[in-house]
Amino acid sequence: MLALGKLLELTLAGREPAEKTQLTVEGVRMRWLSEGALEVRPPEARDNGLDLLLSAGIHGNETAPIELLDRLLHDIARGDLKPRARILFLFGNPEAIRKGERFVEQDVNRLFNGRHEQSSGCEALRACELERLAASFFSLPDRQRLHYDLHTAIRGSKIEQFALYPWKEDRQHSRQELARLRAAGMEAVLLQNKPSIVFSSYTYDKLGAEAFTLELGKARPFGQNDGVNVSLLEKRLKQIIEGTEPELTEDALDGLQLYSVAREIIKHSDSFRLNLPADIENFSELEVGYLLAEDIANTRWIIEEEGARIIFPNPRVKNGLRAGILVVPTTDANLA
Ligand SMILES: O=C(O)CCC(=O)N[C@@H](CCC(=O)O)C(=O)O
Ligand SMILES: [Zn+2]
Repeated sequence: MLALGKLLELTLAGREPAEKTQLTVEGVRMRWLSEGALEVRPPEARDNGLDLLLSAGIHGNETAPIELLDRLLHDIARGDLKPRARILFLFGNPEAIRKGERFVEQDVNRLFNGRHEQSSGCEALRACELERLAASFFSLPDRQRLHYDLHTAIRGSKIEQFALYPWKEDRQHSRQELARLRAAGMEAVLLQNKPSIVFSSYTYDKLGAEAFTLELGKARPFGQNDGVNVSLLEKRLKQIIEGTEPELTEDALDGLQLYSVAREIIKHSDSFRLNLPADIENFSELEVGYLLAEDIANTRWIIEEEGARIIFPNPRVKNGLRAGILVVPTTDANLA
């Protein structure tokens, strides 16, 4: 296997490769760009016009997606997977991956869309670099742009695998992309309804990519991911990479649950209290009238929405950040 196929090993060791560019026997060019960043380019005659950004390890302890990208890269470097798409592989937060922690100083996934400019430290620098790498990758005209930012969650979930679909004014969510997600094993999609500061929102909003955060199960250390079943996603990604995706049929959206955001719970102060059991699962339903959270100045978050469910509850986030999302099922999504 070509040495550049071992991007994860290089990243874990904090090493630069001796050779920055390598060619597989099929003429696929692999180019190391920076720590945890590798571009794969098919021979021109085989290029099908898709630019695919695959990122994982934006949170350093979310290892199942990192292992998935590592397998895809090995297959490409061995010549077992023959790309027709141009691909950018990114391991988001190398320092946090080495430490096995969600982040070192601050959550890198709260520093996009310019937020890093108001901050400092290793994660702010990395968010800036990730924006630059993504912008440069998606700078070629007349190509399809697709970004999957792969994650696992802190807690278990009543819906194991789901996607978050960013929002931009006057841009409709794509039925075709939802069908693709369904085929990749996603059981639900949360349609966002306002701008955000996460990586997929940046590539969706600023770079015109179809972009998603994918949640694939519960976060565990390297080598302990048997409980995270990514087989459908892995199969689909291989088809996307090789340009062999089967046509999506009329019923392709059947069974996909759509949710919209009712409210984001923002932690304003150290007095913030979240009234949920520590082991509550994502997508747990909350009854109307339930006192979900309290904060300074008698702020009270009381459930008003029928069928509301909570995802990503986390009272330990920094003040000013999202401490959970209240979502509701939706049937009237405006899809293109
Ligand atoms: O389990 C949790 O609480 C967080 C899991 C996670 O890292 N989710 C992403 C979602 C990004 C998005 O909103 O698209 C995150 O919180 O950064
Ligand atoms: Zn994550």
